[in-house]
Amino acid sequence: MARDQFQSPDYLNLDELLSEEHLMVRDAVRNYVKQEISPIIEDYAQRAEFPQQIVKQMGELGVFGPTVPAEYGGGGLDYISYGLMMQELERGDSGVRSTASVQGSLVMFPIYEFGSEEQRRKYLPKLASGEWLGCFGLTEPNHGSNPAGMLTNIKDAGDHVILNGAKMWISNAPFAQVAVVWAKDEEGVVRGMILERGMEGFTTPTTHNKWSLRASATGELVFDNVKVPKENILPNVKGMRGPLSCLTKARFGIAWGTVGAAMDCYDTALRYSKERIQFGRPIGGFQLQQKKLAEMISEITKAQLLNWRVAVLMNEGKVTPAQVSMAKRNGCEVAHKVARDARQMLGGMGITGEYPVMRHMMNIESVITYEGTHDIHLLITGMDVTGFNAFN
Ligand SMILES: Cc1cc2nc3c(=O)[nH]c(=O)nc-3n(C[C@H](O)[C@H](O)[C@H](O)COP(=O)(O)OP(=O)(O)OC[C@H]3O[C@@H](n4cnc5c(N)ncnc54)[C@H](O)[C@@H]3O)c2cc1C
Repeated sequence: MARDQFQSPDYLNLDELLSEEHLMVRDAVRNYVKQEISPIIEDYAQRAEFPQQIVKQMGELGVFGPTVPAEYGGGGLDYISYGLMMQELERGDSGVRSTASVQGSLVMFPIYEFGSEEQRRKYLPKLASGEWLGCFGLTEPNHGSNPAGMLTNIKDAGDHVILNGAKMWISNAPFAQVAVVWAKDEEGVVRGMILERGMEGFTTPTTHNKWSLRASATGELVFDNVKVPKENILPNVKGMRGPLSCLTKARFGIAWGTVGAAMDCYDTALRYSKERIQFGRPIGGFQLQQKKLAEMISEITKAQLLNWRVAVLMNEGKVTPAQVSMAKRNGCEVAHKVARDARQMLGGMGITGEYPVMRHMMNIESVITYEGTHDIHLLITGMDVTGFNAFN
């Protein structure tokens, strides 16, 4: 891939809304992406390989669980910092941001929020440092958009429970040491539990042949009479509130991340439009190309503002899951459109790995699907404004 020349678009001087600390955090992750991710990521994506070395690097950088208190190894930062980190990571690659989102929002958050003090102390510092990688098992082969229908179940067996079932499409699964898994008990109540690699009957086969998120490892979680000690069950949550509150945190990160991917596509297309000559002049001088660029920067700017506002509400503890759904859906929509237009602006070069655009474009197909599909988030907004449930 050509040298990373990224220059961040900030059309409305939104940096003025950020504190010194926010800017420091943002720039540290931006520099990390330039130095460690951009030079390698295209190659890993082409080979459909997960760059395992980034787990330790990201732990050292502090992007795992940045909002978790420092005494558990987290960063103790606010949600604007968290959002900026996700924006910069996904500017590099959606798979890299996914690794961080899963670790922070879907594994560390539930252990911190719903775990016992022993569970917090045992798992959080190792997850924060990147010594351990985690994954989050909610989706099943026959229950994606409707996870409450899950079949994975536990049966009481004295000092432990017996876990049976299977999860599908699980990010980080093939390399994870730890899995936060959601299953129904004998009363049909959803419970969260922490599994460790090596437990008998627990396997994590890899999912192959993806055309999207190729630098992120995806797999299944298969449970065949796994004995899970009761001390591994998250004691402080019952029901779908557990997994759904994790998803709100992760979706917030996706809202910011997707805008990062859009920013990279826009920046690449803008530079290309000034350098590429056709009919004796830069293609950026043609109205059709300007229309694309003008629409891209308008949408990116609106999305940056929306994300910032949602982060402020999150810091104040006032955000609703439906507001986060709107931001997730909007970020995906913007990135989807910007990536496609940018790809066209690059002509034939747009389909190669010389530029990051096609990789982003393909990645967004996963991002627009996971953590609630585009349709599902639209239905959440629809239900929020009308009061009518159109899901079933
Ligand atoms: C690369 C990748 C990584 C992932 N990582 C994880 C992970 O780490 N952990 C995890 O638990 N899951 C993960 N997922 C799973 C992801 O969250 C699901 O794929 C997603 O929720 C959709 O479920 P599904 O694929 O079963 O699609 P389905 O639910 O079968 O949906 C199929 C289509 O039907 C539509 N649809 C469904 N219900 C309705 C309705 N009521 N009204 C209108 N339309 C509807 C959907 O919008 C979609 O277009 C990942 C997925 C991918 C692709």
